[in-house]
Amino acid sequence: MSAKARIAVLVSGGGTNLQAILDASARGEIPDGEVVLVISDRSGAYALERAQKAGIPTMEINKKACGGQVPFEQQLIAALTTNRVDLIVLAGFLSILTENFTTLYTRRIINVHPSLIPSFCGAGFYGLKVHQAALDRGVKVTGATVHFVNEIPDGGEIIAQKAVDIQPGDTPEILQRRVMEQAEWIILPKSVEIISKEIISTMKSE
Ligand SMILES: Nc1nc2c(c(=O)[nH]1)N[C@@H](CN(C=O)c1ccc(C(=O)N[C@@H](CCC(=O)O)C(=O)O)cc1)CN2
Ligand SMILES: NCC(=O)N[C@@H]1O[C@H](COP(=O)([O-])[O-])[C@@H](O)[C@H]1O
Repeated sequence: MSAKARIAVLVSGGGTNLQAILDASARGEIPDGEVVLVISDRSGAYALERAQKAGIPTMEINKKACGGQVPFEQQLIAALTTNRVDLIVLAGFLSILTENFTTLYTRRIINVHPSLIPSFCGAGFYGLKVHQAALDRGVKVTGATVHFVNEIPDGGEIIAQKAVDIQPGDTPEILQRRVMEQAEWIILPKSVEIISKEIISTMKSE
């Protein structure tokens, strides 16, 4: 059986992006990667239920309860190390990771953002806020971006993007759904497979 990249998915909310990864994997579209752990930074994340239904181990590392971002990351690193994780995927994950953490995993963390970076991104731009900003600016096209994660929120090297038309009468909720269905859920699984394959290739050459 060929080696696979061991993937941990970090979540905060409903897990629609996680579900897109799990569904793609079930269709055989991520042959070089395997989700081995799903971790939430807060309580009540339905994403963990999605993972449990798929038989994937989960952890809640409650950032507030454990004392903030630094102790959260200390526990996160321990879990990632214990589980021999090769690739970290941020999927609706809403905590900004520190430079101390991101430099431990250079080119080993990817994120999906619901806009065409560099538009409508960075601190304060998440969830419906992103789509509200696009509508407020009056842009005619938006979309989604998958990028490597560094210390700058949404500042890492871009891996993939996919554009989506904004239509008259769009609300943030309508636009969010279209961006998820027509962009995020397409480029995220593909990017997970591409980076997983790169990691496996690198491991074989070492
Ligand atoms: N170091 C990095 N950390 C994170 C990145 C990144 O690129 N570098 N991506 C984000 C995901 N994200 C957009 O794609 C994003 C998430 C959250 C925020 C934000 O402003 N968060 C609020 C807190 C919200 C909450 O905890 O409920 C904040 O920090 O004030 C911006 C962008 C994940 N981490
Ligand atoms: N900056 C990151 C960000 O805004 N992510 C966004 O959070 C929503 C819920 O994700 P989920 O259903 O996967 O939890 C999704 O629309 C995703 O694009």
